[in-house]
Amino acid sequence: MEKYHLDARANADIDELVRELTRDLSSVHEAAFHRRAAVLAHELPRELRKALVGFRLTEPSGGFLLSGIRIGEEIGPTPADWHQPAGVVSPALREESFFVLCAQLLGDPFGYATLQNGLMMHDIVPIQGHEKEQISSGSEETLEWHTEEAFHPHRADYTALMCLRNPYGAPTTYAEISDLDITEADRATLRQPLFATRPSGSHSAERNAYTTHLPKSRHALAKESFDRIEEQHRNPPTVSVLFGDEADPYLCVDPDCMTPLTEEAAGALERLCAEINRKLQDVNLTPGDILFLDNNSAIHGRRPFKARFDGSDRWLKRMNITRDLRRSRSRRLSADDRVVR
Ligand SMILES: NC(=[NH2+])NCCC[C@H](N)C(=O)O
Ligand SMILES: O=C(O)CCC(=O)C(=O)O
Ligand SMILES: [Fe+2]
Repeated sequence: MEKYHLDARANADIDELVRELTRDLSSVHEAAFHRRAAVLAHELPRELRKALVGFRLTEPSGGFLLSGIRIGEEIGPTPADWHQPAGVVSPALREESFFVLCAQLLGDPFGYATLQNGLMMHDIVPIQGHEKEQISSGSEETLEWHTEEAFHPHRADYTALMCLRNPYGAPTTYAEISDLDITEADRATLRQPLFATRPSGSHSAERNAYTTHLPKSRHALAKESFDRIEEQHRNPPTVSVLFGDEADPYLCVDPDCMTPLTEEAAGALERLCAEINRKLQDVNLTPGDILFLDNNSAIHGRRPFKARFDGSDRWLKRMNITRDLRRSRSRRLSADDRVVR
């Protein structure tokens, strides 16, 4: 994993860009915010640009850990859920802006209509009642490792996690394809589209019952998107676990949501899972860290923890980033729209 630490000088320089970005824009869920961020990102400190552009273009590993971002007091208590009331400026707008600027060096952030209500900036917080669930808001169970949205044809190139708070040090888990020993025979099997892959439980209508941020015109669209998710549960898309270069392949795997279609495929997936479990590392995110995960070469999950539900809990922000927004144009309302249906 690549590592880069931001010193006080870099923090001050980026803060200046954040002030410019947020002068008259106050929501990271607006397309205009991201258009301006795309312009300002060219003015980020050159060493940081070099490091992130190098990560994007040379693909040295599956993760890039950026540390040292100053987290302000004004972020307030950890929210009880991810629902962000409309018209209220996020108390973490400064940190979110920092995050958006850095993310821009890898690609364009986007949201899914069926996940956290189409928001582009997700809150990952433990939610009371979800303790045992296999979704970002769970806590007491291990969140099994996965490729982010493995079922989705427009899944992210990068999933990024920014840590605002992690008081009991609940680690994110991580492994990358280049560390895995896989036999030739299994490689060949894993390259075939033999893995039926369902949407994860987070893409459900009941998990997205808030509509605050959705304009009226979106409500019907949301229905259409949830119908598609239902259809994908009945008829899951088949994916290949390995793809791309033969010798240096990419990886897409989510055993929790995958059903192998043949016995051979089941065996290969089982051995791959055992190998990932052997190589699984803990990454203990601390406040001011951003972990950029290459969603084509690394998998991630989370260890269990005991949530307190008193405003002091673990709190991450998450963004999905694509290197090519145009690929999903048929499933977005306009060229400038960032919500994939
Ligand atoms: N095995 C899984 N894919 N679990 C679900 C992963 C979490 C999901 N991305 C969420 O936001 O809640
Ligand atoms: O909480 C974490 O560290 C990772 C969460 C995650 O992987 C997810 O919500 O998809
Ligand atoms: Fe995830």
